[in-house]
Amino acid sequence: MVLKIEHLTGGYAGVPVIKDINLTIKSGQALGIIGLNGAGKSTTIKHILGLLRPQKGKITLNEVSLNKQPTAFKRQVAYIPEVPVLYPELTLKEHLALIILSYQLNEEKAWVRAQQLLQLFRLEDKLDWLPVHFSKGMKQKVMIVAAFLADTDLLVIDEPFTGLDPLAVTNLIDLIKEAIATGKMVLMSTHILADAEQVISNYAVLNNGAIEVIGSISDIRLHYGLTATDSFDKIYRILNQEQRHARFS
Ligand SMILES: Nc1ncnc2c1ncn2[C@@H]1O[C@H](COP(=O)(O)OP(=O)(O)OP(=O)(O)O)[C@@H](O)[C@H]1O
Repeated sequence: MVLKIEHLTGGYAGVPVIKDINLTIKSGQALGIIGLNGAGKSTTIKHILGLLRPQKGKITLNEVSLNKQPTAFKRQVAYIPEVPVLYPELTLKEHLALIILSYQLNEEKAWVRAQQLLQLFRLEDKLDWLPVHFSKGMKQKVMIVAAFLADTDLLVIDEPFTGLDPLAVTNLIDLIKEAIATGKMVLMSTHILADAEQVISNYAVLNNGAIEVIGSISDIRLHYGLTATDSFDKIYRILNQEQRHARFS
């Protein structure tokens, strides 16, 4: 299994936002995308999900091209968005049934898995609830349950930790660890590095739409000259200084 992004340049309505992005994620690997607000993390994710059309470059998953075989590509990708997207008229059970149908899962096995996931996130007695009855965190948990139920080769997660209670964060981290251990690929955008560090060891730092550095936590610490006592978060201050310097020079 492999996700390859090659020379991806893209953005919105002809305005380039991300420039010449190259990255590869192999089976059992997780990559974090980090960077300041507006760096291009969500835009990169939207391209990988096929929601935006690239101006240049290509994206393939297990050699299936997003451009040439979008349906086959998308069937191998599950997405946990930053803001939950639910159908107001569908119950939790109907949302899960939709996942089972659209990802062509074995129904019997999928409902067993759904029960496990629902119990983990304390949603097992809410199958008949409509989204209007869910709190913000509960909606997020529904998106997590749906994504892990889909059991795809690639899991794309956009800023997952905000709004979840600490128990749910731990459960999500455990599920991501389990996915990686079973050979899945994970791409996660996040600002909460302390949580991300528990599960992700490789990062791409986006700055102004381009990858500034990609590698292990120690590669990145070295790149930004962090000392042993500096927290990983310090790179945000350095990126901010770089941008200020670029603006005023
Ligand atoms: N729908 C849109 N139309 C036009 N420009 C957009 C749109 N969405 C985002 N942008 C621009 O694209 C750039 C990158 O935005 P993006 O949302 O990818 O950043 P991000 O790294 O995900 O930021 P954040 O950490 O705030 O979520 C920004 O300059 C933003 O203004």
